[in-house]
Amino acid sequence: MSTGSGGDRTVELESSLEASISSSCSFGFSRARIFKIIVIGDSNVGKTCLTYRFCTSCFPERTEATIGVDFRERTVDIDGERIKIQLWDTAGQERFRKSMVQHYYRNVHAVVFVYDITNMASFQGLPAWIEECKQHLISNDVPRILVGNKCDLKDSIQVPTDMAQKFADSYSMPMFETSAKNTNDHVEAIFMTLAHKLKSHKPLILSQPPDNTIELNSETKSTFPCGC
Ligand SMILES: Nc1nc2c(ncn2[C@@H]2O[C@H](COP(=O)(O)OP(=O)(O)OP(=O)(O)O)[C@@H](O)[C@H]2O)c(=O)[nH]1
Ligand SMILES: [Mg+2]
Repeated sequence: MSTGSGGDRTVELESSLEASISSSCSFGFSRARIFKIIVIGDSNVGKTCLTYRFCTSCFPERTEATIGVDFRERTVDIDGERIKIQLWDTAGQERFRKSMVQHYYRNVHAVVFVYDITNMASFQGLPAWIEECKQHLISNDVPRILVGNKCDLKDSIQVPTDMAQKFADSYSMPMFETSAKNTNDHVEAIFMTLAHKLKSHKPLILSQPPDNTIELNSETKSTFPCGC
């Protein structure tokens, strides 16, 4: 679901989600915790592919630059509890971020900063993304992780692991290198680790009945043919 020109649609969707949540609470449906995780970084680093990989287990054959914010979600079971992981895949290109409003940064539970290990500029751009989060008043308590993507391109590495690790340490963030393209590069484990961390730290924030899911994944699937 691209929300550049259709930014209002996300606002509407989120409002209707919140409305359905509050009405469902009063009818006593069972609840699922929702974790909103925002994914940020330069254009072309693979934010869309990473979120797509986690939510569909596939690598998209082709992607287009994200406009505004795309939204994907997956429900997982952690220690017997249903947890809905919402990934907010943001545009890296400045001209496509104009439609991103303060609203997108509301109630963020975690931030994933992504760079491309084959592109030094995307690594050097990270402080600006960290600063942007600060400007949108994302609290320092919100867990953050650093993800270096495109590990499969071993011959083109520009960002050494120890350099990235030092940077992550200086911001007290865990750092992972991975590949959205390779099935065995632990994309799943990265997001699940974050979800486990959130589950053990966050109180119940949002809830909705099990059969009241807004199925955006199916829309995502039709947008990008799966390369698996
Ligand atoms: N080799 C390789 N290519 C990747 C990987 N992840 C993404 N790509 C490619 O990198 C390009 C950009 O991927 P996207 O996921 O669209 O990048 P993005 O960060 O969402 O870009 P914006 O939406 O413009 O911010 C595409 O051609 C992908 O196929 C990866 O892990 N390995
Ligand atoms: Mg994208």
